[in-house]
Amino acid sequence: MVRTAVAFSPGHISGYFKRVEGSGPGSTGSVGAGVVIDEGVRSTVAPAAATSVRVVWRGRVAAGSPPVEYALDRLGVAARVTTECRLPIGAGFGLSAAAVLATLTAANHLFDLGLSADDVAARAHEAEVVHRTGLGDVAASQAGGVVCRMGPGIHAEIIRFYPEEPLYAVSLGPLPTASVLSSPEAMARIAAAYPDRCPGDLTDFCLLSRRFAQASGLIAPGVQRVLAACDAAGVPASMTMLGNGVFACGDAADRVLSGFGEVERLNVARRGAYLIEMKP
Ligand SMILES: Nc1ncnc2c1ncn2[C@@H]1O[C@H](COP(=O)(O)OP(=O)(O)O)[C@@H](O)[C@H]1O
Ligand SMILES: CC(C)(COP(=O)(O)O)[C@@H](O)C(=O)O
Repeated sequence: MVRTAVAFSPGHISGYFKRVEGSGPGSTGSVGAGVVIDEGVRSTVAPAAATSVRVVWRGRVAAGSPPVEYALDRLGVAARVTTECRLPIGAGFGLSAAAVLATLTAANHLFDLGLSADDVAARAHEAEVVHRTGLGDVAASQAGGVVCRMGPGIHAEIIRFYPEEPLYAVSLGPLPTASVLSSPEAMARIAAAYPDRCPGDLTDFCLLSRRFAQASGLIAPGVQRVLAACDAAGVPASMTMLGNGVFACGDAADRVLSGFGEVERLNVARRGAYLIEMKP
């Protein structure tokens, strides 16, 4: 039987953020607030002569993941990787970061690399920044909670709190993160819209995120229609950064969002990436 390691990393919905430019990938990232969610990516890793990644989403299989391949290459290992997730990819659920974190967590055990959790996160963060697939998702998904990141990178001061209430989300489709992060105009509007404080609770997080989304100019018409329905029902809601989707909180959120697609009920994660099992 081939030796395999399986690990999981939670995803992360970013509500508001601002890019912070450092001297290299380690000190480059974002400040902002988001929610680490109990849904994410499960990665199964086995040794191989050359690296290959299979991405499985609800039974459909795609090949390749540049940030995951990059992170393994930098470690000097080659592996056959299968990532599996239920949430849609590219829709603002931080799944690129979760895929890299889960894969490196599994690879660390599989190849006895002796990396600390910080080493794993630092390498995952570098892969994200280099590929423009995320800025703050790895820092967030190192642990659980509603997070407020006060600096860039994985060693920044991060405030976390753990509400019991769920968050609801609906996805209207992908929005490639790299396309937004590569646009100087979008980054300038985002910086100007940034609310310079941390949320006090989940409702406050939704309200601050909404103010940011509106001022950032990132909201597409489809997302705006969902937000208008949430407004009419008094449901605090905003856009999943960076995806064509909406998250909302409160008891009526599920009902309002169900008019626009399949509603995801997401709990606030209690922990970050972890090893599930080693076989044999
Ligand atoms: N589940 C996954 N498994 C492997 N790679 C992934 C996964 N999700 C995202 N990625 C990688 O990240 C890219 C998309 O990045 P991004 O738009 O930031 O997605 P997200 O918003 O889900 O984090 C994909 O093209 C792929 O290379
Ligand atoms: C918003 C984003 C830059 C991207 O998030 P995603 O599209 O989920 O990869 C995130 O990493 C952040 O810094 O807050």
